[in-house]
Amino acid sequence: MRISVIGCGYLGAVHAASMAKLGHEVVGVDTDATKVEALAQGDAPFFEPDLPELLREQVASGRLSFTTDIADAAGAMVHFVCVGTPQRKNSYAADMTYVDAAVEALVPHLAPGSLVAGKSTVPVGTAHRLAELVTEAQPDAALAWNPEFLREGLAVRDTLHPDRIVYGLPDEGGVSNGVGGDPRRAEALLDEVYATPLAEGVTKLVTDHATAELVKVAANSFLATKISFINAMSEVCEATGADVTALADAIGMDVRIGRKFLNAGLGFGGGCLPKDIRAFMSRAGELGADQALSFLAEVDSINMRRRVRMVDLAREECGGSVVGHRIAVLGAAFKPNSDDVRDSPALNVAAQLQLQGADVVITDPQANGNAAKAWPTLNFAETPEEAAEGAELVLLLTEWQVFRELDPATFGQIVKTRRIIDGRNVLDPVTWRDAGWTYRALGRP
Ligand SMILES: NC(=O)c1ccc[n+]([C@@H]2O[C@H](COP(=O)([O-])OP(=O)(O)OC[C@H]3O[C@@H](n4cnc5c(N)ncnc54)[C@H](O)[C@@H]3O)[C@@H](O)[C@H]2O)c1
Ligand SMILES: O=c1ccn([C@@H]2O[C@H](COP(=O)(O)OP(=O)(O)O[C@H]3O[C@H](CO)[C@@H](O)[C@H](O)[C@H]3O)[C@@H](O)[C@H]2O)c(=O)[nH]1
Repeated sequence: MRISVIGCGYLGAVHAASMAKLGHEVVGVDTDATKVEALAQGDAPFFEPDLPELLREQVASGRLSFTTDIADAAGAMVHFVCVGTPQRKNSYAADMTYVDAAVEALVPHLAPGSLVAGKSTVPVGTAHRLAELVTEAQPDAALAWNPEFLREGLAVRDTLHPDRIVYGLPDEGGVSNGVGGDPRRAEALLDEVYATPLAEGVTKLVTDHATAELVKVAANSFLATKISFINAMSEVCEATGADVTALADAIGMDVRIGRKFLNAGLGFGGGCLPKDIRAFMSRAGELGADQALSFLAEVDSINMRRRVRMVDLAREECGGSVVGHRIAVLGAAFKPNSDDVRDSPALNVAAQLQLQGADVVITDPQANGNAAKAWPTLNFAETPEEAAEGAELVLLLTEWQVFRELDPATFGQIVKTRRIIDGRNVLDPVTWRDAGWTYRALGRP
């Protein structure tokens, strides 16, 4: 099937390459000419494991191409909308200008019988609104919402082997008076797109537009809540001398709770969880249901407090002030196996310490470039050893494997003072203390 993918960032580039892998003929459309140029040559414009190989393979196969011209999407039967929905400036709400612009640019090119399938994370009600635009321009086209659940760092695997596929279809007979198109045709087109994962046994959940939009933000809200729950426990552990990692292991053994997403530490960041819970609160407010989500404000505050706590701990370890102290920061990306620094807790802490007068050197295996663009005045090093040279304090803020594997004895010879704060609770305190380090962590004695 001919498919278009509009917006080729962290989500869209992976989706386009994966759809080509499934055998479809895919054109990726993006307004960023530099990104399109790289993608068209089979080069990934950002770091994502397995993406470079997949891109090269699919571009070479001739099934995958990229363009800045939306008119090139005209021949496609399914158009996936994957543009950004960042937090608006001065507001919690999602900035919908990219989605609106993409759909407005697309609708004049819609073929009869084609489908617009939204994948971006949007405020509930967006699909209904966009369906009107689609039906007005092409009465025989349809619009569905098909939210995406991939994780950065595992994006290719998650796209080809998802936990579930959700279809948000127009109401039978259209949302109202035929708006939104024929749900049976929309479902048949999506079934054709996802024939391979469906045949492999991936569960398909068919629902309406609004439920599909809500499934996405509800899932992210739940994940954010789970992380903030364990970080709240971490605060209590710090007040009592208890160990939050042992607590997480113990409660996680209850299958009703589960151990996943109970890693206490510096909290969540990235281009999704923080802005999605805020946009959800904002939308609920518009709908008069703000009270229902008031707990998400607490989830957000607990999360942001972790960053403050890390800065406070660093100051404490430096004797009350960080002014002039050499601090090595390990990690800039919001999570390992990604170069994404959007709302990165690690970068945020590094920047705060620098603003307070510390001499910060930060290092990340993949995110130094993006971090330097976001925070140009920070000093960057290529390796942890280089960052740690002469350091009086080391902060481990993103749990890359290369940092987890540091040998405390050898690493200890580089620093000025053997003092480390483990912001992700991934190091073995005994091994590090045995090697002469002062080891501290969030939520551990
Ligand atoms: N990143 C993830 O892991 C992930 C996972 C699931 C869902 N999502 C959601 O997917 C959406 C995209 O997220 P992302 O992380 O890929 O963002 P991103 O910023 O990496 O990518 C967005 C892309 O859209 C392009 N774009 C903007 N306006 C355009 C237009 N009018 N026409 C064509 N291209 C346009 C931009 O140039 C950019 O390349 C968001 O709604 C996000 O919440 C992201
Ligand atoms: O136990 C945990 C798990 C995660 N995190 C942090 O939470 C953030 C988000 O992690 P993760 O969810 O793995 O990364 P994302 O790639 O942002 O993926 C989330 O956001 C995507 C975009 O909406 C969704 O598609 C995914 O399902 C959802 O997991 C990162 O800063 C992690 O360090 C923790 O602090 N503790």
